[in-house]
Amino acid sequence: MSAQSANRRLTAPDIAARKGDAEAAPIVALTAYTAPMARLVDQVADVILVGDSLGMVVYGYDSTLPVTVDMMILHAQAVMRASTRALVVVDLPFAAYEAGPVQAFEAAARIMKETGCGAVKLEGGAHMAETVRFITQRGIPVMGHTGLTPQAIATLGSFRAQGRERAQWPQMIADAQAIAEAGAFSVVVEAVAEPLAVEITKAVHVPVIGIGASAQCDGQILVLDDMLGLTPRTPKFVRRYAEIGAQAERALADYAQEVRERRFPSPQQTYPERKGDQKA
Ligand SMILES: Nc1nc(=O)c2c([nH]1)NC[C@@H]1CN(c3ccc(C(=O)N[C@@H](CCC(=O)O)C(=O)O)cc3)CN21
Ligand SMILES: CC(C)C(=O)C(=O)O
Ligand SMILES: [Mg+2]
Repeated sequence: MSAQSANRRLTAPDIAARKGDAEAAPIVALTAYTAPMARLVDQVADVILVGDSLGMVVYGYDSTLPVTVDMMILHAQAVMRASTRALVVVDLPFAAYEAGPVQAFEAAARIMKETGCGAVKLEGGAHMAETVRFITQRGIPVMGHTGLTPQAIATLGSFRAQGRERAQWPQMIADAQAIAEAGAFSVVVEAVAEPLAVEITKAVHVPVIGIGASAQCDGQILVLDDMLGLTPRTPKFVRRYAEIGAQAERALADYAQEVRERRFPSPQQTYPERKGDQKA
């Protein structure tokens, strides 16, 4: 069992307390966007992230930029209805918070009030520290996200690993530290050189959750659809724990063939006529 008391959902402070506890196992985090997936993830994870990656994974956009607060709220409501144990964290989508602390508070507060989620996540380093401080001081737990920040795709040019050169490390360590010192209860570090991830994990006083980072981080997160083998192409850092997409393909081919050969439905899947003088 995890360090979770009966009948209580994990909270942001519960997750923060996992830093520096040598006994504590690494934090298990996964994304979920829908009720059926949240029901599954809630049985194993400490943290469920309703990630803005849903724009790419569920809606087929080629970046996360078109995702709106309204979309995040609908998916977060479904995830909250289908989970009872894990802390649910909801991504603030692109352009919902970058204009300043007040804009960020308004978006984050609306998400918390309309979904009941336990925290929000936002992307960015030192330049977002003031925003993190403003909204945490007003009662909204914030998870940071540094390293590769997909909402910066238009300025980055492509999704690729960050901090492969040691000269970049001091700034990247300072970015994660600034977010933690501003009050974030945890920081996601995405797609960075492994030894940099180790340095960030040592330097930051709250749990560092890695994705394409290091096994030495305080926890790991993956996009659920990637690790289940539901997405056609996955980043280098994904381990596919199942090939559900391939299984679904076989099931669909079987169904199509059986329909065409009139082998589906069979008597088990049809209603016989009621015989005799039974009441209707
Ligand atoms: N399904 C899914 N899974 C994710 O993990 C994910 C998303 N979508 N959407 C938003 C971002 C994009 N992500 C990515 C995508 C690719 C790499 C990657 O490994 N890129 C290659 C090089 C690619 C290039 O140079 O064009 C690399 O070696 O870094 C990393 C993170 C992670 N995030
Ligand atoms: C991959 C995780 C960290 C994320 O931000 C997302 O799914 O949107
Ligand atoms: Mg995201």
